[in-house]
Amino acid sequence: MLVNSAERGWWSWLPFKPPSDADDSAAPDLAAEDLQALERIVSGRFHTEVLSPALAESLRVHLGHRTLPDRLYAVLGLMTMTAVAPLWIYAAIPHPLQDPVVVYGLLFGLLLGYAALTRFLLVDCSHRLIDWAIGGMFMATVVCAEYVRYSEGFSRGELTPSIMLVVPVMMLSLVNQPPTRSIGFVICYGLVILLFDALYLASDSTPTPSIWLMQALVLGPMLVSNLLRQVSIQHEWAARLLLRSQAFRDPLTGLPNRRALEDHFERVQRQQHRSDEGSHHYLALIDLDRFKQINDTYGHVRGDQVLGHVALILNRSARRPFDMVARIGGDEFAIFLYDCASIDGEARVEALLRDIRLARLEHEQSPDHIVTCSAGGCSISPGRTLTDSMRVADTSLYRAKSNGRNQLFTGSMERGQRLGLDGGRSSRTYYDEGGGRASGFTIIVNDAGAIHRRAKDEPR
Ligand SMILES: Nc1nc2c(ncn2[C@@H]2O[C@H](COP(=O)(O)OP(=O)(O)OP(=O)(O)O)[C@@H](O)[C@H]2O)c(=O)[nH]1
Repeated sequence: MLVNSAERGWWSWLPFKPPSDADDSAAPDLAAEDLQALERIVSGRFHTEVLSPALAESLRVHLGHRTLPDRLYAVLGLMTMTAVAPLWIYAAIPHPLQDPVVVYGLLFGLLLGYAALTRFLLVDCSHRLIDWAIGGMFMATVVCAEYVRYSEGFSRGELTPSIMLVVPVMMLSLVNQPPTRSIGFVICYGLVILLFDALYLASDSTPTPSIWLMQALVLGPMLVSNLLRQVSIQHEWAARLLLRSQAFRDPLTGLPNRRALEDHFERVQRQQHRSDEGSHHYLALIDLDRFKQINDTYGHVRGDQVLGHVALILNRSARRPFDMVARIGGDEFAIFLYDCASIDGEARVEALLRDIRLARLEHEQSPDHIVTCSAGGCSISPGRTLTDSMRVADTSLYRAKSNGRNQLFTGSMERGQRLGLDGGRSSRTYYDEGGGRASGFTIIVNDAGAIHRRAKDEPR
């Protein structure tokens, strides 16, 4: 999830925020449903998508990113509006009112409200709140305008409601608009007001259908443009996020790729460093056995399907938030298990190899005529780099292959062999290492999933 660190800090009292340092190049951790939601937004099929909390936060950060200069324009707009208020109030209300205190009180209150709202926008808050606040201001303006128009009994005030209604909508439109569009918007608005002023103000001022049409013409496009803006911003954000997430995903299996794994590992390390945690993780490299022969025998399409199937099985193992399964090469996958002791990691990888065997994917050239995998694993102690861990896991994988495939080989297994324990070719036997010494037991997992722990000196 993207994090906007500019949200809180000493600058929060300032009328603007420094640009967020959210890392745009980071791989977004998006679930499959998030990706589907983004695709729907990009394809324009479903704009009222309910976003997951992670995506909603990302959209909020995105809006915050692009709206810093626009927010400044909003403040300028508000200040200008306040500065020239006497002009437009007198232009709109040609005759002094019987009770000007009411009018000025209302206008002053509204301007204060807009100022507070703008301040709110500048120091950030949830979008839902902003929307409600703007909606509330809008309704308050309508009520005030109508109150002034009818209860004070003055005529020739047709433009007052338009102007007063336009102000909050204009504020709404200016906020988040690119500067050029904001300027164009204000100019167009001015021209429309002048045009209708010339056409209708001199005529009989009782509200006519034309007056209402004028208001609709002034307000309608603004509301529509505001709505379209929301949609287009969301579109752009979804497209960018999707594109970025694709750079971190393997297109064939949909799994994260090597770059995503590196990025994930880095973030986990950083997080651990910050929280001073010293957890061990577990890394395993899993490679399909004799995969080239699958391609040669059944064709590449079948090869792709096998990869997809294996990816699905492996992906089920990434159950916890910081676990990750990635496709890092042609027929090679990596499994990163967060905060996982090697004994548990080995059991989980063994279970995966078993699940792949139990899927019974056809492979003529393999000894059992089914697809199998070999795995090399290693425990990642705090401070160890991913490159180092990969190297160790890769050496173990090589040993698993040279031992006859269809097995997990861990770093600790070598030690087991050196100690004269069973380091044989069985894919279901390996050793755990505790505190630098072989703790001396063998775990046997058979294809039915039964786990048996055998003590070192127990008869085999
Ligand atoms: N169908 C398909 N094949 C791929 C893809 N990427 C790589 N390959 C093939 O996967 C094969 C990988 O073979 P290797 O890992 O070298 O060897 P292997 O046949 O798996 O044998 P061992 O690993 O020694 O058991 C190569 O023939 C690649 O052409 C892919 O995306 N789809």
